[in-house]
Amino acid sequence: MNDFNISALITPREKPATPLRVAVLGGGSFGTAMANLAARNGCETCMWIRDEKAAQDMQQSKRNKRYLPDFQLEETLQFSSKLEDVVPNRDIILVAIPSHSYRDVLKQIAPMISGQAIVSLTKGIEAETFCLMSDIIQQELPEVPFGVLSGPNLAKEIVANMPAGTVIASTSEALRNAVQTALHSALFRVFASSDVHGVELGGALKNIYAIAMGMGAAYNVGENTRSMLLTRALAEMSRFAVTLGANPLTFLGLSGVGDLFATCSSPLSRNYQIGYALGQGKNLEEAIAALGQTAEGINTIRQVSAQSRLLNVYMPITNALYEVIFEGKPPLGIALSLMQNGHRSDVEFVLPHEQV
Ligand SMILES: NC(=O)C1=CN([C@@H]2O[C@H](COP(=O)(O)OP(=O)(O)OC[C@H]3O[C@@H](n4cnc5c(N)ncnc54)[C@H](O)[C@@H]3O)[C@@H](O)[C@H]2O)C=CC1
Ligand SMILES: O=C(CO)COP(=O)(O)O
Repeated sequence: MNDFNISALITPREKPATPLRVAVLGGGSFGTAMANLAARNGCETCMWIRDEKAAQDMQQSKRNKRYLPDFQLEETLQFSSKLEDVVPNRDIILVAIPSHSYRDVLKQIAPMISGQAIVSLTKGIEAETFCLMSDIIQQELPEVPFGVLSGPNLAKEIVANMPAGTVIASTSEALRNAVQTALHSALFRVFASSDVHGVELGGALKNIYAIAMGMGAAYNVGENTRSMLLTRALAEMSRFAVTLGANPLTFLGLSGVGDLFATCSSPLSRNYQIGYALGQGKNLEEAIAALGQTAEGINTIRQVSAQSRLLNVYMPITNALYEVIFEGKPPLGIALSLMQNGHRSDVEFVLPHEQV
């Protein structure tokens, strides 16, 4: 079978006369994937990696040997372990730090911020505060233009030049345009939205259901079951997000159903891998240790389960997962009780539950 290799047909872009200056904070797989795209588009791009040895090695080899060992990165991409070399005098700062350390890193860069725009790449929720990354940006860096980037963007597929699309969400048109200029190409289409929380919640919440789908794969569930789970997941996540002020239509886009589908279908997803390991009988600690990378969904299940009870939002799948993972309830018994739930509306924005 032929590979779908359209990258071979693309002529490299000319370097723009006044290239955008882009910083990427975080040396994991997604930060690297986005930094590589920006560098390829002619942006002056530098990544911040906190570990000095790793930064030096990446600067010399132009490879991320820990997270993306099979891929040669752009020759022009720069690396540094010093925030003061990376953050000042930039147009855009892309932040790809896991949610548990996000606020800490923003506090470190706050004294270096003048006119830079901040864009979150992180798909998580802060433990204890229930802040999304855009909330943390506004709290730690008030007055700074900000946005979030989210979509079906498995990092390994992007660095392998497989076509993908994403969404930049911001209320600032100038910021949306700048991010499109930095990242958009024939291999990576960057669509726009103004629903920041909706786009961000799509990216964070789908990790919950990727864990459920990974477990389902370990149990060999059928396609009908997978489709039902995926669609009810979409109903549940949009219900929750709308309660927090998001537009339900956002969930029809790439950052909603698009990312849900990609992450719930792909063994490349770390959250799916965690679910698969749990379904095979590993405990949570073993599953996390075997992964060795960020899987935001575990913390997200905890946060969203608690928040759904506080806000009285019906989240049966999330709460079922919480019971299986954190309370040791039997997965099959919990799945049966989910199936025994009463009659509900298919799309509650069309037919409200009260009328069923
Ligand atoms: N990998 C993917 O396919 C995608 C990931 N994301 C999101 O991007 C975010 C980052 O994920 P990845 O890059 O995949 O993670 P990763 O697990 O590949 O790497 C995390 C990186 O963050 C660094 N880090 C952790 N704590 C830090 C701290 N306190 N200070 C400085 N650096 C720190 C680690 O050293 C590592 O380089 C996550 O929220 C994830 O949901 C979003 C889209 C796709
Ligand atoms: O968000 C992702 C793809 O869009 C990556 O998902 P994981 O964090 O589960 O790998």
